[in-house]
Amino acid sequence: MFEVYDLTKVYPGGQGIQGLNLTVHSGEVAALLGPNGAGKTTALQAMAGWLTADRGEARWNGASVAERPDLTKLHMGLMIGEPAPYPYFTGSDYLKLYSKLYSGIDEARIQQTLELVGMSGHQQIKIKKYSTGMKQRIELASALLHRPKLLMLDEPFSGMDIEGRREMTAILRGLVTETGMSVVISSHQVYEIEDWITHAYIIYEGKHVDTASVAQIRESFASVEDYYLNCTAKERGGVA
Ligand SMILES: Nc1ncnc2c1ncn2[C@@H]1O[C@H](COP(=O)(O)OP(=O)(O)OP(=O)(O)O)[C@@H](O)[C@H]1O
Repeated sequence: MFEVYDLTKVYPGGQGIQGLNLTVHSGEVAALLGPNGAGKTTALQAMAGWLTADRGEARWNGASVAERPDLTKLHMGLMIGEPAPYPYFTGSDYLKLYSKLYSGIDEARIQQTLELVGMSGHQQIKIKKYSTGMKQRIELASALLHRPKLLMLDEPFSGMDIEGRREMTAILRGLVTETGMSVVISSHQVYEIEDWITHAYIIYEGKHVDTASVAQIRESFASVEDYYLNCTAKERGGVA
């Protein structure tokens, strides 16, 4: 189980994330939803231990992620930041480089993972020739290489076409169902992910302002997007 208590990281300019509380059990998909600049990436970076929190903490099965960076490496797959940042590597080289971080990742695992994300046929091409969507696929492969128990994804579909997004969503949904992997995903395009998330966390102007399970949301709203718009309208002080 992954738990986050009162996680707060405020940059010198005053922006960042404050008071994030989140719990993800095996097989759950938590979405951080918020407008541009709301603090979603900061929240993910702080959850993964990349940023030192000012207050609060993230815990993996009760152990502090800040105190135990090995927990992030062993149990989490991260897709945060620029995908596949080595232009002169081939996709295959990139995954081989990643595999060195772990013991027991062999060529068969690399090939399985390339197959999973639909990149087998492109693995010998240099990353500089990849489209944005292809870079995202290879980055997803690197995050999945060690078969993490928790996947953290920051806007993973932003450069993908509709077909690619559907395909990736189906792959991730399959992994969640078959392996019990949990996911924390950020997006400002709610409709892209609303059919496979289990919980929504609304982030607005650097604050965690609301949380609901999708089951709860469906009792009162036609869609997660409607729930999201209701929350953000309230924050703006408008009529929801
Ligand atoms: N290193 C930094 N130093 C100072 N301010 C920062 C830093 N990184 C981000 N910010 C600011 O913090 C706020 C939150 O940024 P963040 O990237 O976390 O938001 P986001 O919700 O992920 O946005 P987007 O949807 O556009 O990716 C923004 O106003 C951003 O300009």
